[in-house]
Amino acid sequence: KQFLGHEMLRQVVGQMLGRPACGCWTSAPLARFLGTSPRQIPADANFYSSSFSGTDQPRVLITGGLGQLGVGLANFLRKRFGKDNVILSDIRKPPDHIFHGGPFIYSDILDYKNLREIVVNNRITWLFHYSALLSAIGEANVSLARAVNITGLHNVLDVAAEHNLRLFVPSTIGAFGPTSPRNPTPDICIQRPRTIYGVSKVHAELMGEYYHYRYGLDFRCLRYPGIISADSQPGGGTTDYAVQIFHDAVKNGKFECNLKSSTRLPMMYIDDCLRATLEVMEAPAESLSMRTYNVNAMSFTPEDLAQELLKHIPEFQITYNVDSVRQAIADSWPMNFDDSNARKDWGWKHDFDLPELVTTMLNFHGSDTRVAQAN
Ligand SMILES: NC(=O)c1ccc[n+]([C@@H]2O[C@H](COP(=O)([O-])OP(=O)(O)OC[C@H]3O[C@@H](n4cnc5c(N)ncnc54)[C@H](O)[C@@H]3O)[C@@H](O)[C@H]2O)c1
Ligand SMILES: C[C@@H](O)[C@H](N)C(=O)O
Repeated sequence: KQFLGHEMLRQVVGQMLGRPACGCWTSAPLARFLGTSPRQIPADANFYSSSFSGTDQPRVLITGGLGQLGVGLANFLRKRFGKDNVILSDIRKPPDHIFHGGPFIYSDILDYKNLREIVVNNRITWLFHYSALLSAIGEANVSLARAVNITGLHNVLDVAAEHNLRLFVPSTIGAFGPTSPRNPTPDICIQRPRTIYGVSKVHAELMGEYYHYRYGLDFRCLRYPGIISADSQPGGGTTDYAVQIFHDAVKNGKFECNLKSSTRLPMMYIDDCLRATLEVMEAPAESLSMRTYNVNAMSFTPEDLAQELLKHIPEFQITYNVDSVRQAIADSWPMNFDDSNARKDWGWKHDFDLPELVTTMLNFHGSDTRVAQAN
């Protein structure tokens, strides 16, 4: 309802001022015209305070920040830009340690006005748009995935264009489909994904690039592989098994995998993912020959991962109970990613291959388990 109101307002104002109804405003007068909420500071005050703050640090907002990747990104960026310059947001209630770890704010990306208010009131200059429904959960709830992943993206694009933000939107290996080359998958090739998640990510890539060329939006996008993290849970994706396996291996010495043993997918350790994200955001604009890049690290099957785990946990056992929905998705995705453009343009280089990944994950879970046992 609120979004429809916002849409109508954009169309009316667009007609009044002879601008496109898409809502991609870049002019100060229009921003001022729209900044009528009593809770908003005026656009001019925003201009003065950010221009004369004496600091070049970005002011960062992360949407969907309580998922698998957002808290890690906030911690990473806070080390670089200062705790108070990085605001986490989500529609969920944060646990105590996250709430007290730095600024947190409620933000539903489907509420355009609220999003704009946050950007204006906090003088945001960089936005990392992490809200999404991932591949498997998206198939279970297509209409919500369509709203969050597509309508939400439209709101974020408009706010970013209106307020001249640098915008990062993650895409995924899931933006490719069964007709894409799979081994390896280059940046530019056929993209015909068969999930709502993949379709929404291709849409995000194309809309971001369109806003860049049409309105000058500083849009930057990486296609992440499946991301593996130790201290956060995955949110309903096809690559989730590669996170869960570590928890179960350390806790129970066994794991039931929902993909076939031979399913090869590109994967990346979270530290590499977060570093790639910051590096592409900091890359000089002139070094970017594209606005959407593949980034790669390693590629393995459940069997490869189990073999590596066996080197550390000799009693480890893996069994297979295939989930047909996830398996069909995985079978349509890249097996290997070609990220030569990222390596050439802005110097991307991963640190973690499979052996380092397994050692690092087991070290984390091992110490975690020991702490739990001691308590
Ligand atoms: N984790 C991966 O392996 C991976 C790989 C490729 C790309 N990505 C992308 O990275 C981003 C972050 O991934 P993640 O794994 O942290 O996802 P996640 O599913 O763990 O978290 C997504 C967050 O979005 C929030 N959200 C849902 N609806 C919202 C709304 N209306 N308004 C605001 N927030 C809302 C959820 O509460 C959740 O905390 C996503 O865009 C995802 O597509 C992730
Ligand atoms: C690959 C990625 O986009 C996510 N982990 C998923 O499986 O849906």
